Amino acid sequence: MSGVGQDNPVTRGADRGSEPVAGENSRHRLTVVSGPSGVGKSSVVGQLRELAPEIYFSVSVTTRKPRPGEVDGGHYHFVDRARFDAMIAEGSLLEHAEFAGNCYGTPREPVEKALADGRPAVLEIELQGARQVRRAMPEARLVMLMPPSWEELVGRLTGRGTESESSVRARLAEAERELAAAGEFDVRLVNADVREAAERLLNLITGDNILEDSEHHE
Ligand SMILES: Nc1nc2c(ncn2[C@@H]2O[C@H](COP(=O)(O)OP(=O)(O)O)[C@@H](O)[C@H]2O)c(=O)[nH]1
Ligand SMILES: Nc1ncnc2c1ncn2[C@@H]1O[C@H](COP(=O)(O)OP(=O)(O)O)[C@@H](O)[C@H]1O
Repeated sequence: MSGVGQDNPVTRGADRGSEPVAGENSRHRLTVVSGPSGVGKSSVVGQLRELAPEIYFSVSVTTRKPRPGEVDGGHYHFVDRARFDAMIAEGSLLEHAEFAGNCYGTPREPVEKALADGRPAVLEIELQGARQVRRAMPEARLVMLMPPSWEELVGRLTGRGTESESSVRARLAEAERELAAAGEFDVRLVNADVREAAERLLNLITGDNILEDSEHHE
């Protein structure tokens, strides 16, 4: 356990109950992970993927150009704007949004199939998409990953070394908006340590956790 995370590891927002998620009639089988760019969403979700291969992880479509090392069909399906717009027109995206000059969307069919098969599903998406999921699927649980501090967030985003100066600026402007909306989320989870945050997320998803009980407030 990291000391930083213990001060405020998980703060619950509007509580939606604590019944198990993996069960047949679970209300929480769909989990949305949001949070400002650079907070560590990809790192934590990547760790969760290793911990829990039974979970379905949505692969989004995006018009953003691949970063070095990103593989098409891996973290994203990389598409052009025409294809993206066609997917919206066909109704094949569960939600979609524009972020820092690029378009992102969640293919609907694989998520619905996973949920129909009784598998927990995880979407890693930004705020506008999270709001759309809340409207379309109110039973989804919304988790916001939070940085230990603003300075740490800036340090992680710039330290990643993937963004131009203008891209960092655009992402930090979005980050202020995202953090201001933290209260809309069911759970706020501070990412002080990747492994610990992934384990906490897994506990939330599988439901067999002490956190849910100990931090359950009506
Ligand atoms: N609404 C929505 N947002 C997405 C989707 N896929 C990724 N995002 C979000 O888009 C934002 C930008 O992602 P990305 O370009 O990979 O940059 P990064 O967050 O800086 O690594 C992040 O907040 C992602 O969570 C999606 O399918 N829908
Ligand atoms: N808990 C953490 N402590 C320190 N560095 C972290 C932590 N989580 C992520 N990072 C680093 O911060 C940077 C941004 O993480 P990333 O997962 O790409 O964020 P996001 O997907 O939210 O944009 C990466 O360089 C990553 O290695």
